[in-house]
Formats: sequence, C-alpha cells, structure tokens
Amino acid sequence: MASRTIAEHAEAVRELVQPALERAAADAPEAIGIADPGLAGRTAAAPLRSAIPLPPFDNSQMDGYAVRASEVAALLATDGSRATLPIGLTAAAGDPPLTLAPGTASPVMTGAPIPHGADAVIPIERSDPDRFTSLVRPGDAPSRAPEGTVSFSEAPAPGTFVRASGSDLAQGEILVDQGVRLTPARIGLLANAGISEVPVVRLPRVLLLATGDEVAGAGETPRPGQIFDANGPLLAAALRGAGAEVVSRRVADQPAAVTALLREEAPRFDLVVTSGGISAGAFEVIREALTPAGIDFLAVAMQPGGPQGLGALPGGTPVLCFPGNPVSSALSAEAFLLPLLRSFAGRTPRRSEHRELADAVDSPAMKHQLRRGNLDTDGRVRVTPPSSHLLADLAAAELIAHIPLGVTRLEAGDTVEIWRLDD
Ligand SMILES: Nc1nc2c(c(=O)[nH]1)N[C@H]1C(S)=C(S)[C@@H](COP(=O)(O)OP(=O)(O)OC[C@H]3O[C@@H](n4cnc5c(N)ncnc54)[C@H](O)[C@@H]3O)O[C@H]1N2
Ligand code: MOO
Repeated sequence: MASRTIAEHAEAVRELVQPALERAAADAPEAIGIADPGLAGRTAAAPLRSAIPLPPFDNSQMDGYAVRASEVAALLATDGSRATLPIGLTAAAGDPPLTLAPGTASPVMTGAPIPHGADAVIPIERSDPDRFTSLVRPGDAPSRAPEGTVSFSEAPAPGTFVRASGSDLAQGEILVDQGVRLTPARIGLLANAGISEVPVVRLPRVLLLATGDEVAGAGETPRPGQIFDANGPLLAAALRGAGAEVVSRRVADQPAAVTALLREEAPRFDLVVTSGGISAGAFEVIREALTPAGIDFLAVAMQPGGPQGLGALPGGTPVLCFPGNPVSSALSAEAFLLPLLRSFAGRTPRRSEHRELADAVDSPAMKHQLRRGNLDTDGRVRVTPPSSHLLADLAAAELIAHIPLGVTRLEAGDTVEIWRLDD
C-alpha cells in the first residue's frame, strides 16, 4: 500500500471533493426567510444592496428636545446664561415627522424622526427642567396644546445627537456580498434594510454511511458483542457543523447491500462518506464493495486515521471512506474534509498555534501523530494516550497536537503545533 503524508492526502481529497462543492454552489439558490433561524451560517448566493438608506430618515439619538441650533445660540448670545424656548409638539418613535415651529423646542424621543426645521437634539438631562413637562403629540385631542417653556445653558453644534439618514449605509450600497457567510449581525443588517427573503447557496448534501454488524443504532438493544453507533452521530454533527446537509444510513456488512444502497442513493448527493470496513480484516465491507468500482484504498502516514479510501462512484459522486475507530473517523474528517466544507461555508480555518508541551511525547517515526489534549494552567499542551478508541478523551479535548512525520519524541518544553477545536 502506498503511504501518503497528511498534506498529500488532503490535496487528493480536495481535488476530488472541491468540484462537487462548486457544482452545488452553481445550482439554483434557495430562498430563506429573514426571520428563519436556519438562515444563520448560510452563504449569500448574490450581492444584496440596500433599497433604502440606513437609517432611512434623520432621527434622534437621545430623549430630549429637538431645536434649531442657531436659535439656541442666538438666545444665549443675548441672555448669556439661558436660552428659554416655548415647548412645541412632541415627536415619539414611530410617529411621522412633524415640523418644528420657529422659536420652539420639541420633545423628541430616541428613534423618533427629527422634526422638519430642527437640526440638533439637547438631551433631557441637559435641559431645565430635566424632565418632560408637556408631551402633546400631533394626533392628540385638538383642544390640547403644548404648554410651558424649557431652558438650555449651552448651544449644541448643528447635527448633535442627530442620527443622519444614510449614516450607517447609503442607499444602493452592498449590505452583504455574494459568497459571504450570514452571521447574526449581517442577518440583522439585511432585516434592517427590509429584505424579507435571502437567496443562499444550497448546502452540500452528504450521504453518511456507518457500517459494521457490530454496530447497533440508537434505541436498539445491542446483542452480545455489539456496541452503539458512535461514528454516525459524530460525523453527522461534524459535517453539519461545518455547513453540510447530512443524511445518515447504517448498512449491514454485506458488500451487495452497500453497492445497492449507493447505486440507489448516491446520485442525489454531492458526496458520500463512509465509516469502517476498510482495513485489513476479513470482513471489510466497504473495501469489498467499492474496490471493484475503482475506489482507491490506501494508507496515510497518520495515526489515528491511517487507512483511508477515496474515489468517484460509478455515478460520479465522490466518496471518502474513513476508518471505523471513532477517533480515527473524527480526525479523518478533521484533517481532510471539514476544512473544505468550512471554507465552502465561508468559515475561517481552525486556528493553528505553536505551544510548549507539558510532558514528553513519543510518536511512531513513520507517521504524523494527531494527539488529543488540553492546555494546562500555564498554557502548555498536555496530551492524552494515542489509542483511537479513546472517544471520551477526544470529547474532553480542546486541541489536537500534531507530531510531524519523522519525529519520534518531543521533550517537555518542546514546541508542538496545535489545532484549536473551538467550535
Ligand atoms: N491487521 C491490521 N488490523 C488493523 C489495522 C491494520 O493496519 N492491520 N489498522 C487498524 C486501524 S489503524 C484502524 S483505524 C482500524 C480501521 O478499521 P476499519 O476501518 O476497517 O474499521 P472497522 O474494522 O469496521 O472498525 C474498527 C473499530 O471501530 C469500531 N467501529 C466501527 N464503526 C463504528 C461506529 N459506527 N461506531 C462506533 N465504533 C465503531 C469497530 O467496532 C472497531 O472496534 O483497523 C485496525 N486494524
Ligand atoms: O489509524 Mo487507526 O485510525 O490508528 O486507529
């Protein structure tokens, strides 16, 4: 069996899978409602521009009085310490804009349209009295008229506490560009501009096949010798988390059953991922079913995750075959597939850092070793044992430490590359 480096196999997987992802991106976009939580994390399929300026109209940044700055300045120039103005009609948020009568100050609430004629807002706490004494809105009974006066001791500069129309985004500007991932803030921005449906790139569709007669599904009663399926749910979660739509199937250890299932179902998917049944045993269902179809089974110089398979199925759908040990399956996805899906979904790659090891680590000379671990309180890397059935250790890990090919031992204090498993 030929043995490849992680980088070489990652490149082979990229060459196989990337064209399928690109075909998915070229498909007709899906429209998702702006308030649908499923919009989060999707990718915009077209540039979206704002039909309106944001904010759409000049509005107040404070609860206070809308004034003409020049009138307040002129009164202060005369009196020296106080500018006193009759109180005008009140502008509340949601009201249509009113007109500020000359020589008056209008109570205005945060978010309310700045009255025509006003050009500044004086916050209520800088007004005398520092509470509203007369609040009459244009729609109130005709018999009611605003009463009393309000005084100010400072003249605001024009524009003070006015949120100008278009100051967030001008009309016609791009809200979200094509290919951009829809974060909560971007969804909020689109909503603010009145977009009700967003065209998004359809998700890559992955058929996930967990094999193994020893594997019982959730809710089943395992027979003696059986274990519960960990890889199906683990890989489904990993692929979904990286931005794929996943359909999971379990199949008996019969090559004919695998072949029939794939012939029937694979053409509807962008990618097939299998777990288990690919190594040197006597009953390697995936290897037996797919070798005649030209799928390549090989060894990557990597532990865990050494045995791998890849190729295109007869209908053209690419298939990746991961080894059955749960940690091997998880790290195969982590090393080869998730980076492609994350990048397709507009996500940043896993953060890679270099950190000191807390303890010495041994590693086979001819393999990259991917050890799971955590940072200790001094920020040094502490790894767990290497066996690929230790799923509880992976579940508790915050990082993967990469001990490169050719390195047999790293001492405490040596630097090691880590990938952070933040999300
Ligand atoms: N003689 C050799 N034996 C093995 C070799 C080898 O080179 N020579 N490689 C070992 C390595 S490394 C790995 S990894 C495994 C890979 O084997 P398979 O991909 O064929 O996987 P299985 O044999 O089907 O299963 C391995 C292991 O994982 C458990 N498993 C499988 N599916 C699931 C699942 N869905 N959920 C939970 N656990 C699962 C399965 O019961 C086995 O214990 O081969 C080594 N052997
Ligand atoms: O490669 Mo296996 O994945 O070491 O356990």
